Amino acid sequence: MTSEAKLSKDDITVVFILGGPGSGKGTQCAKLVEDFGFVHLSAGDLLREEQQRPGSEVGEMIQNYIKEGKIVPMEVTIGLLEKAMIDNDSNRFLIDGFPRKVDQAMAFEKEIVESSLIIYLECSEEVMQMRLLKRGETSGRIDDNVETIKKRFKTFIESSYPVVEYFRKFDKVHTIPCEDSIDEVYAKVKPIITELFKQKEQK
Ligand SMILES: Nc1ncnc2c1ncn2[C@@H]1O[C@H](COP(=O)(O)OP(=O)(O)O)[C@@H](O)[C@H]1O
Ligand SMILES: O=c1ccn([C@@H]2O[C@H](COP(=O)(O)OP(=O)(O)O)[C@@H](O)[C@H]2O)c(=O)[nH]1
Ligand SMILES: [Mg+2]
Repeated sequence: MTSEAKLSKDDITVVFILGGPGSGKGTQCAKLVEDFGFVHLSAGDLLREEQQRPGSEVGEMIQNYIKEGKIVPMEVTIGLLEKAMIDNDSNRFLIDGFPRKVDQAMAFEKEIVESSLIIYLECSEEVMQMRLLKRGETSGRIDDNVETIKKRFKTFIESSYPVVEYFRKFDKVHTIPCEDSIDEVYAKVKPIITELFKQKEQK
């Protein structure tokens, strides 16, 4: 027997935006926020905020995981996401860069709410690396360097891409090639979300 998720996906729309590091998740989310009024929760941003919060008991641990391109234990990330969802009091959430492992996907959907769909931004490592190194010139991020980028790619292939395959079984994944310009990519992303809300309105 499976226990029910706490919230219903009829009441709360959660869209997961997945893709390798540098595929453009944050960039596409910013555009979706403008058009659809989502609250955008980047798991990476939430972890970086927690890492910098004075007095955080997990700050140093988060920093070590990020520097090594490894996945922070899910209790921490799910806790931060859940708090952000409660604090923001919306019924539309874009969750960017999470889940990063299949067990995280299962835990989130069981404990919080089932996702409505997944957008997977598909990108070659070559393009992602180029974007990340460029971003690294100004981001100040401890993980936008060649050495950590290699580790992030490995983690993505071994642990995070299987999340996309997991959701494919439920027919929930929309795969979008994302090597074109930001606007060209968005022209493919936007209709998917328009259709999602159209279907929800008809319910
Ligand atoms: N379609 C695109 N074409 C060129 N550059 C892009 C595109 N999408 C994003 N970028 C740039 O690539 C970098 C990584 O994008 P970002 O949205 O931060 O990716 P992610 O959140 O997946 O790591 C940023 O500097 C961003 O401005
Ligand atoms: O659910 C998450 C999201 C991020 N991270 C960590 O935070 C880093 C940066 O994630 P972010 O999504 O910000 O990077 P991006 O994919 O956008 O480059 C990752 O490499 C992981 O170390 C994590 O452990 N769990
Ligand atoms: Mg990002």
